Amino acid sequence: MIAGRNRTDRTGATADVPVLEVRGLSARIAGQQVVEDVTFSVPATGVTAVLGRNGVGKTSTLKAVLGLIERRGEVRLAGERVDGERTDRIVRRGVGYVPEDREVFAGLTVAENLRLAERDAHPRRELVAELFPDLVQRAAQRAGTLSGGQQQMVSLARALLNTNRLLLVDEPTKGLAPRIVGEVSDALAEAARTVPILLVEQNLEVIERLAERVVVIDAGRVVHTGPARELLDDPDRVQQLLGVHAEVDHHGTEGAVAR
Ligand SMILES: Nc1ncnc2c1ncn2[C@@H]1O[C@H](COP(=O)(O)OP(=O)(O)OP(=O)(O)O)[C@@H](O)[C@H]1O
Repeated sequence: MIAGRNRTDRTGATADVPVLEVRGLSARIAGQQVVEDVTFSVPATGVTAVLGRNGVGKTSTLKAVLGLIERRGEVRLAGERVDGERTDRIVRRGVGYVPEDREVFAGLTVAENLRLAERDAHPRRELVAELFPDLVQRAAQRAGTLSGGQQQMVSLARALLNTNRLLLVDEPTKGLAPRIVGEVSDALAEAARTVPILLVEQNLEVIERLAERVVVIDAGRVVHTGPARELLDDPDRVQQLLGVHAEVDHHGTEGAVAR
């Protein structure tokens, strides 16, 4: 189960099976339809971004894929149906999840947080140490005393310790200072070289840097899918779909955050 096994190139389409296929996915929370007939697929390489205004159902879509909320519809992982399976089983099939609220164990040290996340017989400690040298320095520090950015690194590191087929990463840069957004983006860019990522993100500068493809959600439904470049190059479409006026330049020096 090697991630990116059927990779062709970093940018390009591959004729191989998508790592994730979602078809007609619907989910309700507290009687409210939060995901409605959602269909999209995630290729076996690179970053696919899920975009949309606040509260449109992006997080719920990830949770429905993982079976964390009750759902209907088809979910295929590397071609195999998993929608009938429980979350723990889906995770063991190789789906890493980095939730929006980071969920580190505040009372445990960084090292203990990482150790608890190890699922594989041979966890990728060297990769994690290479990607997050700051965490090595802070191994003995309690995770609850870390900054938001450092906690995000712990959360990402926990997912990267295991060899996954796919990572689901939910708003990793939310609430972080611009410099830290850059560091988290760097880590994600490195991670994406080893595993395909489905990334919920509101910061268009981060999308510009990381994502090859986008899936835009509005009111629980998919309203647009396509290459990230194509959308970002069309400010009117960005305004229409995301409600922001975005001029993301090609050097990534400007950005806009969908709200
Ligand atoms: N636990 C819950 N109880 C009730 N309603 C919920 C719950 N979680 C989400 N919702 C509702 O479901 C809808 C979709 O929420 P979701 O978090 O999936 O959206 P989102 O696009 O990820 O938003 P955000 O960008 O704010 O994180 C919203 O209307 C939200 O209020």
